[in-house]
Amino acid sequence: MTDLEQKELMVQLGRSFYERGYSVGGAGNLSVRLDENRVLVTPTGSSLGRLKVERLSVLDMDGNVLEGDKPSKESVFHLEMYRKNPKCNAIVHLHCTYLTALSCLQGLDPTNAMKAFTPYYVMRVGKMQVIPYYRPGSPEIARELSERALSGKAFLLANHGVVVTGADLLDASDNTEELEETAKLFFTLQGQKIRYLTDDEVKDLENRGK
Ligand SMILES: O=C(CO)COP(=O)(O)O
Repeated sequence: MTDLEQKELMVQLGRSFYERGYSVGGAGNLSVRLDENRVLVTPTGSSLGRLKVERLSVLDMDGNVLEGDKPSKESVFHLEMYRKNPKCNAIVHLHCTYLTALSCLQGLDPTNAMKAFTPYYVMRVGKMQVIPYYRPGSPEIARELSERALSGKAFLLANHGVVVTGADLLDASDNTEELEETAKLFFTLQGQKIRYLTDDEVKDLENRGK
């Protein structure tokens, strides 16, 4: 894809997230690797519903701004994950309702915040590690994500939101939507007895991929 096509896709996905209530106000940020030296990121404070192609930020891998507005304050962790994992080509960070509600619960398993009860959760994401709470934009989030960047695709930031990676922007978006839907089901099922997938059922799905 050309830079312009990536920018147009980012604007379109941001608007779609916003219109469907996945993001509100100025929360959330998106990024995609343009090539080995450059990353496209949403500007800080921008509503995902009103992104503009010409204002999107282009950064080099050291965080220098090459084009556009001041980048997201979370661009530090985005860059860190791209540096660490060559297979990560896009990142979605949202404060979407159900995953953020989950991130506020006490006693989450830090190795996997949601035990699998649907196959697509396993096929698309597998597991969701929990990053302890740090102030949004803090370097500690980047450090914690960097340590785990090779060991998962989705990370729940305690009391904050979710970070989801993908092979490209569409893949990262689909992974995020699947996760948010799974969290919605999790809360819908509260008070009911959930049949979780067995270890064998999870292994079978992991071996097949999506
Ligand atoms: O979601 C956000 C912080 O976690 C929004 O920050 P930015 O507006 O700087 O991207």
